[in-house]
Amino acid sequence: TQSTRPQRLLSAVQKNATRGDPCSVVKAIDQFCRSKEWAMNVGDEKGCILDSVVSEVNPTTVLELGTYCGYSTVRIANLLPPHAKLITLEFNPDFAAIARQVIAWSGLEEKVQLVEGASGDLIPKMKEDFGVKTFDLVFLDHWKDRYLPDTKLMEACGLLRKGSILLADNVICPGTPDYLEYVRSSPRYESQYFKSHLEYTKVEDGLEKSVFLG
Ligand SMILES: Nc1ncnc2c1ncn2[C@@H]1O[C@H](/C=C/CNC(=O)c2cc([N+](=O)[O-])cc(O)c2O)[C@@H](O)[C@H]1O
Ligand SMILES: [Mg+2]
Repeated sequence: TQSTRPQRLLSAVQKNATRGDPCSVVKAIDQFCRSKEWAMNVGDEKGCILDSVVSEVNPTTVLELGTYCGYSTVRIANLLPPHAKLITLEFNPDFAAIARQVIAWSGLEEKVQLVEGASGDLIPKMKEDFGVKTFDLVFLDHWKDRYLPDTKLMEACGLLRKGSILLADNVICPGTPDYLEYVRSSPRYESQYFKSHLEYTKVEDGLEKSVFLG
């Protein structure tokens, strides 16, 4: 049977990256996506912006929406302080299975809790079932039409505190117009656009960083 792109991406990691070395896992995926097959990872250029925001926030609790193959999961987890936790949500079981192996290869399983399911169902369970108070950082990278409803859901569930940071991928390409309008016009957010390029291409894209003001 034909392999899938995530399976081929995982094989490239197992072949080219060193077990327990997160940076080599990130490099192996970027090399695979540049030289073999494009895949919708945040990538190296936007990944550097992600890294700088994670380092600046130095979060204890992080939520990632849309694990896919675990590329940004590994990038974020690699920068977390000891005892910090990253919860990442993925509803496609095949992608989740690949991501678990990518995360395991990087040696960062201790810092990552991958939960299979839809964000709309899981966000309301974060406090009770996952012992979360509030998130210091949320990375949005799932279906683009879910960014706004899930942000409103996180607000409603009391998962954001004064100073919580939302970092959203693809606000230009493929684009998240309703989300962008909301965080840029709402008095409850202070937003900043980081201009970049769509992963592995010259097409414009960027990340929007929004601070929840409470
Ligand atoms: N509600 C939900 N709960 C849990 N998991 C969910 C979810 N909605 C989607 N997902 C998962 O998140 C990933 C989707 C990403 C969409 N990105 C994209 O569509 C995307 C597209 C391009 N592009 O086309 O150039 C570039 C990019 O960087 C992109 O992130 C998939 O793994 C999917 O299974
Ligand atoms: Mg993306």
